[in-house]
Amino acid sequence: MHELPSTEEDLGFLSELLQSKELHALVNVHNKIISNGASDKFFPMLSTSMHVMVDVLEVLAAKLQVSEECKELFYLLQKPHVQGLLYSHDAIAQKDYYPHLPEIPQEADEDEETIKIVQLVKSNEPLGATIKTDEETGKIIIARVMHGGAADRSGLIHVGDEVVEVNYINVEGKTPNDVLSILQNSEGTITFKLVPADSKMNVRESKVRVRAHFDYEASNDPYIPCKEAGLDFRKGDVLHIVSQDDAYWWQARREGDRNMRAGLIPSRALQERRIIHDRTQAAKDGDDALPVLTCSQSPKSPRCASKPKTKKIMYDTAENDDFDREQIATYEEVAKLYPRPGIYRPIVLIGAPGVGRNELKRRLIDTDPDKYRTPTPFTSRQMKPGEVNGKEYFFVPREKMEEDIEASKFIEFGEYKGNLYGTSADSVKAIVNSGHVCILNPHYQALKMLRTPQLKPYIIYIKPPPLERLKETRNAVHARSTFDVNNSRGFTEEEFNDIIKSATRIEFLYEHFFDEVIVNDDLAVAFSQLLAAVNRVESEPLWVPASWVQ
Ligand SMILES: Nc1ncnc2c1ncn2[C@@H]1O[C@H](COP(=O)(O)OP(=O)(O)OP(=O)(O)O)[C@@H](O)[C@H]1O
Repeated sequence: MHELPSTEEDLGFLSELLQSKELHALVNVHNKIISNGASDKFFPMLSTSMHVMVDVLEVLAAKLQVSEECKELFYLLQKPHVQGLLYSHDAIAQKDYYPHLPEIPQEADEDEETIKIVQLVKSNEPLGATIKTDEETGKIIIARVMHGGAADRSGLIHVGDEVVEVNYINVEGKTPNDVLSILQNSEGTITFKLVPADSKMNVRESKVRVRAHFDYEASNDPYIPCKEAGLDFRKGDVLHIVSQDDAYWWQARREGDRNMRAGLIPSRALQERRIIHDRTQAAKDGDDALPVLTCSQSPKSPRCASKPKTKKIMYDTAENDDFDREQIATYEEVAKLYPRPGIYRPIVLIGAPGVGRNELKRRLIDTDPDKYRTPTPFTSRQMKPGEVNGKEYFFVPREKMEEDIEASKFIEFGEYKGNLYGTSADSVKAIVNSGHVCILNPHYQALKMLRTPQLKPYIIYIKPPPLERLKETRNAVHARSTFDVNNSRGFTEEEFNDIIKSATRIEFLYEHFFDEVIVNDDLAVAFSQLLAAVNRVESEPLWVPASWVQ
């Protein structure tokens, strides 16, 4: 008796096959033919109709001028479906529909080393396998089989197989480079003689998708074992990781890429090591890769030393609170989040103070104030005459606000003229739960509190255009600097510079959190991009951190 398939994958395939409609239909057809044959009701007159057809075609070819009918029959008999019909007729007449199984070897010597001969036709496509010298035995073995490549698709070459011959040339004692040149010099069919690995690594294709947080170019990587096998990608690309068997080199495909062959990419562990190495090196060389803002450059407190009316945001009092400064962004596991009717993801506009987040938010809310809402901030200051609690602000005692800040109930908070101001996480949740689209433009350090599986925000980074364009566009419309509402006036040179510096810093620290980047150059263009993004979030499945979907 044959051994049953041992792997879960084989069993799964077999069970699926046995239950498939197609197989059942085939068995029915088979049974019908057998039972009809048994009743002798239908039987074929001959089993060589193909031969007869060829004979008829020969006769007709000589008589095409005789009549139109001859001509028509001549063409009809050459039609593929007519020939297919006759071919099937003959196959059935010859009872050629039983599967041909190979003979079971009676006396296979169990100790005898199994050798497999694999023939592959050489094409422009690479073989999709790498070889190496086994450290212990010195033999040439298959080191890696790229998922979806020619070797993988053949199903005959596996990791660990020992290469004995290539095109009948014994490779014993040869180096991988020698073998490579044999392969390069061969044409047509390539024949491998292989000793199969003891345990075939039947790796099931993984379903992991990651978003890359760095650019990768295999041709510039001195450490990749095989440059041709590398997969290039850009920051932000979503990659399908098909194998993580190797600690240093994963196999991946770019999501949505039609090319079925996977490529090598550095594993998370390897990439983290490289980044740490680069940073240590940069620190040794005295480079300061991280743009650090001094007090006067700091956004939100540009006039902290000289002016008394300072709007001081607490976050900036401790810049080393940047929670992910030490985090090394390599790959983030992602999954698709499908839009849920009536529950909208909050839209978070992040950017340098003054870049135009308020302007964009205001324009968006104006398009449909019933749909788009922004949370009412809290303050510890006294209510002024004419103000309504819950309209401009929620007015709460200072102690209560301090308590809530301590309990991390605020996504952002700050102090201005001795009073506290802040936005609570609960007010964001309340907007989401009431079926509205929550629009936020918090300080960038609030991302820490906002980017949670509960809120699932869509983060749009509002990027300033290059300095010259920034000045040109803002000056053209006499844009007002809103750093300090009481002293609203045109942007100063220093403030324009601060926007660019602050943007560089935000990008350095938080880029891996951005779902989208909109350059606020021409306001109308930036706004139409924002509208398109908001519509996309409502209607399309989008990639989010995998933990948000589980
Ligand atoms: N693309 C643009 N072209 C010209 N002016 C712009 C553009 N975008 C914004 N502005 C103007 O720039 C000024 C600052 O914008 P806005 O108040 O929206 O910035 P902000 O990022 O919200 O800053 P803050 O956090 O200080 O409030 C406003 O007067 C706004 O109208």
